[in-house]
Amino acid sequence: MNPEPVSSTSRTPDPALAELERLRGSIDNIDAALIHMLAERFRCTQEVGQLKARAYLPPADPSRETRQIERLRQLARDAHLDPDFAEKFLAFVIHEVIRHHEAIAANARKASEA
Ligand SMILES: C=C(O[C@@H]1C=C(C(=O)O)C=C[C@H]1O)C(=O)O
Repeated sequence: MNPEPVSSTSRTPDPALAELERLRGSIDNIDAALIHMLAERFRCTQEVGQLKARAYLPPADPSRETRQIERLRQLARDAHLDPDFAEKFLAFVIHEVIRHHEAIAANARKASEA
């Protein structure tokens, strides 16, 4: 048998539910901003990918990544955000960008062979 739930909305005071709704509204706005910022970042990185393919530059640039990680870790510390989380997030995004750059380069090679 399932135990009694620790809390249920029928016992939760209205002001707490109203505050939860207000905070969730802010979270939804922030999530929307994050998605728009990420889309803008990927638009830029797609252009970088095209430029690199045209100029025969490699998809990844580890020295640039090292500088970005240090910069982001400092920004995170200043903002009281866990720098390890900031680094993991950046690594996750950059990994995807490099995958796109590799695909762009492969397509460019195929097109030049055709
Ligand atoms: C966008 C670039 O390509 C790659 C992706 C990066 C990124 O997403 O910030 C950074 C370095 C590169 O590994 C770049 O070289 O600037």
